[in-house]
Amino acid sequence: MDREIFVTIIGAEGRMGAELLANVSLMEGISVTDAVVRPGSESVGSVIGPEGVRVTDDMDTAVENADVVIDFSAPEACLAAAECAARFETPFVSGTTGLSEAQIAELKGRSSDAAVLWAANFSVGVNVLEQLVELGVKAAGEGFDIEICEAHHRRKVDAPSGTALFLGRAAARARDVDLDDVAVHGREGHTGARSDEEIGFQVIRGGSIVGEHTVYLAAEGERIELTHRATDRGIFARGALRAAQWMAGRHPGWYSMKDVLFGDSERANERNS
Ligand SMILES: NC(=O)C1=CN([C@@H]2O[C@H](COP(=O)(O)OP(=O)(O)OC[C@H]3O[C@@H](n4cnc5c(N)ncnc54)[C@H](OP(=O)(O)O)[C@@H]3O)[C@@H](O)[C@H]2O)C=CC1
Ligand SMILES: O=C(O)C1=N[C@H](C(=O)O)C[C@H](O)C1
Repeated sequence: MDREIFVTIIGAEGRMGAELLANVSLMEGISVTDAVVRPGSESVGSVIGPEGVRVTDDMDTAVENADVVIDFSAPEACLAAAECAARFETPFVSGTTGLSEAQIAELKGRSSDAAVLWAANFSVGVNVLEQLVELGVKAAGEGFDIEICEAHHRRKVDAPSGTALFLGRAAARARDVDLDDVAVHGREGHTGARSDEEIGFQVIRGGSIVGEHTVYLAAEGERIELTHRATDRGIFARGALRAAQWMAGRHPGWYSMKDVLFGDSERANERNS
């Protein structure tokens, strides 16, 4: 889409909301129309961000005003916004993590009425890392144990991170197994030796860590560590804004950040037409 597009932000007063508002003001061809906050919030009626965007809790009007909705909030708010986007047939981009399998299924269901793109991580680096993990696990073959370690700031509410699960699914896919059948979350006490099949997840929370993920492929006498370190939350915001530009005017369907970064728009459209 060549004309200027307007996005509505859900979760506008959060950490990612602030990053989106700061980054959008540096980009051309994209502006924020409405900033949606929790119903009844004291800030309704005020303006926020460098461009002075209207703060509202009127989700319907905010979605109706937008070419694309961007959501970084919480699972229930994400699903409420997706329902609204589907009703208005407005493309929906979400980075909210911590959704259960049933909630992901509900979100996918909305993609029959609107274009929906959900990504656990909008950075270029993590989406490259995910491909390296799949490649690495396949290439290493038997004899390498897979462990995933992630670290985030002290205010993060879900664990393991959506990104750790995204990387875990890539590793499981490379072994042709279902992650749910092999995931082991944390270890304590007399656990016994690890099995060959398991994919372990370890979680650190502290301070202001933006987001770090390491996938260990550990064998007898050697190990590979595949690491991504985010040092600036702006990478997620810029990725989401890029995704929103790609999603404007898109057919209903389920899209991923891979479609935006590495895909072919026509193929993604055909898959969903
Ligand atoms: N995919 C990616 O690349 C990334 C994903 N994330 C994910 O994005 C989400 C948000 O992260 P972050 O910004 O750090 O979290 P914050 O807690 O800082 O922000 C979330 C915001 O959503 C608001 N919110 C909650 N419920 C509603 C509602 N019903 N309607 C409107 N707004 C609501 C919260 O308001 P209140 O304070 O009133 O509860 C808060 O302002 C998390 O799930 C996180 O894991 C984060 C970074 C990158
Ligand atoms: O909550 C965060 O901060 C982040 N959440 C995402 C996740 O759960 O993977 C992405 C990023 O790591 C930051």
